[in-house]
Amino acid sequence: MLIENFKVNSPNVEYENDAIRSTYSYESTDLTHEDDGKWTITPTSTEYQFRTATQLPKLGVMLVGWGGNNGTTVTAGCLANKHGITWMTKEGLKKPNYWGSLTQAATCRVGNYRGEEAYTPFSSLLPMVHPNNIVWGGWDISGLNLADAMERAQVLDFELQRQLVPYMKEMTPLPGIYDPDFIAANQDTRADNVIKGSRREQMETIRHDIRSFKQQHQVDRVIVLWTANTERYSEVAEGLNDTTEAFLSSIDNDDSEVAPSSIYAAASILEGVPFINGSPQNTFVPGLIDMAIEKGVLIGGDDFKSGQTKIKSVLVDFLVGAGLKPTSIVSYNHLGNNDGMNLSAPQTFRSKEISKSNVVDDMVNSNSILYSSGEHPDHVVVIKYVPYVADSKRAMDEYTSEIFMGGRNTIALHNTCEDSLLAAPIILDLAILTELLTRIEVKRDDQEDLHAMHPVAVLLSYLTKAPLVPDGTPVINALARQRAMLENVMRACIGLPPDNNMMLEFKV
Ligand SMILES: NC(=O)c1ccc[n+]([C@@H]2O[C@H](COP(=O)([O-])OP(=O)(O)OC[C@H]3O[C@@H](n4cnc5c(N)ncnc54)[C@H](O)[C@@H]3O)[C@@H](O)[C@H]2O)c1
Ligand SMILES: O=P([O-])([O-])O[C@@H]1[C@@H](O)[C@H](O)[C@@H](O)[C@H](O)[C@@H]1O
Repeated sequence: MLIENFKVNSPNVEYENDAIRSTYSYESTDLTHEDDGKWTITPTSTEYQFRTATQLPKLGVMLVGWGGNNGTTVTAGCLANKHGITWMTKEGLKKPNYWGSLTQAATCRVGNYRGEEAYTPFSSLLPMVHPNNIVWGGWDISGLNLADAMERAQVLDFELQRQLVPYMKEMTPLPGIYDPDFIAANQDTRADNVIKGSRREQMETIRHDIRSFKQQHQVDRVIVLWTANTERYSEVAEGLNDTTEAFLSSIDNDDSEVAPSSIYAAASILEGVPFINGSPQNTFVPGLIDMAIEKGVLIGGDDFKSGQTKIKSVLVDFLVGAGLKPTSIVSYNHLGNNDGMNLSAPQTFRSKEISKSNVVDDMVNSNSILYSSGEHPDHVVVIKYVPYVADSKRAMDEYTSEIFMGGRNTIALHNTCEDSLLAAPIILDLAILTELLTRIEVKRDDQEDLHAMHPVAVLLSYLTKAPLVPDGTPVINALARQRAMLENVMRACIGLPPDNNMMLEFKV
């Protein structure tokens, strides 16, 4: 059964006019290692206070790469849902939906009612912005209006596109920051809508654009999200970008090693606007992370986790968790969209190869019975550009594992990922959850005042291939753990414990 409206009945939860307050006992463990090699595990309980402001803002989302396949698809999808646009296909009438979005189409268990399992929509856990109400905007180095860009993307059925043209033809991306040194040379023909000037002038232009967008659309909050092309990695060096001062000095010196994505991010942070990186490049150089922390501005990333990697973060977790030993993982895919064309350059492919390869590290490191120190599966990532398949990416994977008594198991997968139809809901969730996180304050029982969570938004990990985490925080890639982390923090905000799956009431 689905429960959509509920209140939590607990002395630890208080519903105020403009906020929900909760007191939460965080159960964990403390490990001690004695000289004689013995370990002691001590259960701990720490009290936290949460406060979630419940007043929803009018939210504006500015996409970098708005005219791309993902940008046009997420905009079109929200317009179709908002205006109830249906369309006829050979399989019959299609209706708009938000499937693939955790916040809009997923549920979580809240208990059992008279023997029936009860679930609630993710979006019912805490007040969050509805995607129909998001105001979209952004930048693109291609000046095509959103209707023409949607046609160029070749993602959505024509009957749907035709009805969306009136809503999208007046939407025109703002000029973007173009630096051919950071993306594939084949993108040059697209770059007809660019901001001229130095890096400092470009950053100030982006800052002005954010302020103008906010004013023009009368939005209360803005989030900037990168869904532009994958850049090559930036060099990280002392005096270049290792501190906030060095990074800002490099911008003032117009240093060629400062990437466009880092300039957009810096402009957003300086405007107090969260910046989310949907691509794999190292936008967040150390100096930029420090700046976000100093200013308390939320940042998150990297690289949407949409298809092949999402499956990998489930399958390897299952295998290792079942005591089976993956020894060879080969992930091949081909795609024919502009992202694929951009990734055909070695330097941009390398950024993607890194984010797609590191995703199994935490699962392998979780089981030293199977893997000795430093041992890991062979892991190969291949991406090929095949124009004919367009956005309908084909992923082919082979997982070979060692099993009982010298046996071998091989799993072969073919996965037609439809890149943008899987990425668009992830963009929605990143924007909606980012906005929600900015309304949550927390304090531990030994702290004086409520404060925002750490600006590096680890809670967005479920949505990214290479989760950006604060120094010292373990990187978790196992999808189930990432989802549980997000769900359980949201449950704590309304005083609900994690769903422990014990179901003792049916065993005793
Ligand atoms: N399933 C997915 O689609 C998926 C999953 C993970 C990551 N990504 C990443 O998302 C990004 C977008 O994917 P896509 O399929 O929409 O690609 P796309 O090429 O269709 O769109 C990217 C857009 O960004 C624009 N652009 C490039 N550099 C820019 C800049 N500096 N400023 C402003 N605009 C710029 C391009 O003109 C283009 O319109 C890529 O980096 C891709 O690797 C996509
Ligand atoms: O998320 P995922 O499906 O593992 O990874 C995808 C890659 O396989 C694909 O080549 C690329 O075009 C997408 O941007 C995305 O990164």
